Amino acid sequence: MVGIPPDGGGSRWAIEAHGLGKRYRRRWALRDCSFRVPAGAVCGLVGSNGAGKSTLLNLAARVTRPSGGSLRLFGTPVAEAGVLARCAFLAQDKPLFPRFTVEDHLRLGEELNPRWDRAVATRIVRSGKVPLHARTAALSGGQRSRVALALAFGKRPDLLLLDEPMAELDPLAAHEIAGLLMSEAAEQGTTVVMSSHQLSDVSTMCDYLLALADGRLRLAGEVDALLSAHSLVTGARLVDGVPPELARHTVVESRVVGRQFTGLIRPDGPVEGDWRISEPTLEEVLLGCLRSPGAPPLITAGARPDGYDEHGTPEVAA
Ligand SMILES: Nc1ncnc2c1ncn2[C@@H]1O[C@H](COP(=O)(O)OP(=O)(O)OP(=O)(O)O)[C@@H](O)[C@H]1O
Repeated sequence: MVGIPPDGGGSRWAIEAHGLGKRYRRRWALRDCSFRVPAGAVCGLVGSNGAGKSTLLNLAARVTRPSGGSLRLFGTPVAEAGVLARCAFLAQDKPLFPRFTVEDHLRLGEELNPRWDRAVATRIVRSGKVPLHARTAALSGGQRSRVALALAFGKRPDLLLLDEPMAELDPLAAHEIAGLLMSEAAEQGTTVVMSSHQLSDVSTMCDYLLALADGRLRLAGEVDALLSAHSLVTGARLVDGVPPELARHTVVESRVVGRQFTGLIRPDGPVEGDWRISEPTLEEVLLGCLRSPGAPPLITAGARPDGYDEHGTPEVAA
């Protein structure tokens, strides 16, 4: 459940971005992103290759600086000293020292982090039966991920930023690491932002979502609110195109196969006509929205910063 961590966190919002952007030379990797993520959320970050997911995580972890807009973590600008002590970042390549043993890594974690929790880190390593005296170069991919996660959780971060933590893991290890991640995050009240290409992982683990396409935010908000904002509409239709009775709603995506019309819509009031209406799965919403660059973005009421509308655009004062 989305909530506030035990220490109050200084702000309800673990992350708040206003018009955030990052440009590499002439190309925007991330552009005009305005959203917030509540403290305590487990947030999935999705989008196709090159959509800007790592860029967003790198900005939050201060690996790189924004070219525009602002970013606050727990109410404090990300550029301010001290804010990073509350975050742990696990980059895609899960950097570990190959010649160091697991024990060496745990000792290093202890020496470098004033809030180090040896019990948590050791528990995570031991529960995977990872040998403490093994060099990390000799570990399997799943074991290395576990050690990297142990180091991240041992920091006792309020915000854990994970770039594809489950990539390269076999299904069994991925399932195990997912369970570990969720139980540790729930126990410690950690806010997690996790990029992933596995929509099924995101559906089972996350209660909050950010979806990017081409550096733009397409969806942001609580999974429940995003699901209930969409409907799947199916019914008989002989000609192509959107039926006139659906035109008053936002049609995200539609297709006609044979005589069957299927549309993913954001209803604006009751849907008229002889249609079967059902709630889509999260995968259907994500795929529909990411496949349809022409459909407007949706930032739920809970995810939009004050002064922004449902499309993430600044509201113009009347
Ligand atoms: N250091 C960099 N210099 C120049 N361009 C970069 C740099 N880092 C990222 N980019 C570009 O920014 C865009 C977004 O990249 P990013 O790595 O954030 O995407 P991503 O969603 O994480 O992709 P993937 O799923 O493939 O990891 C891409 O077009 C990428 O080529």
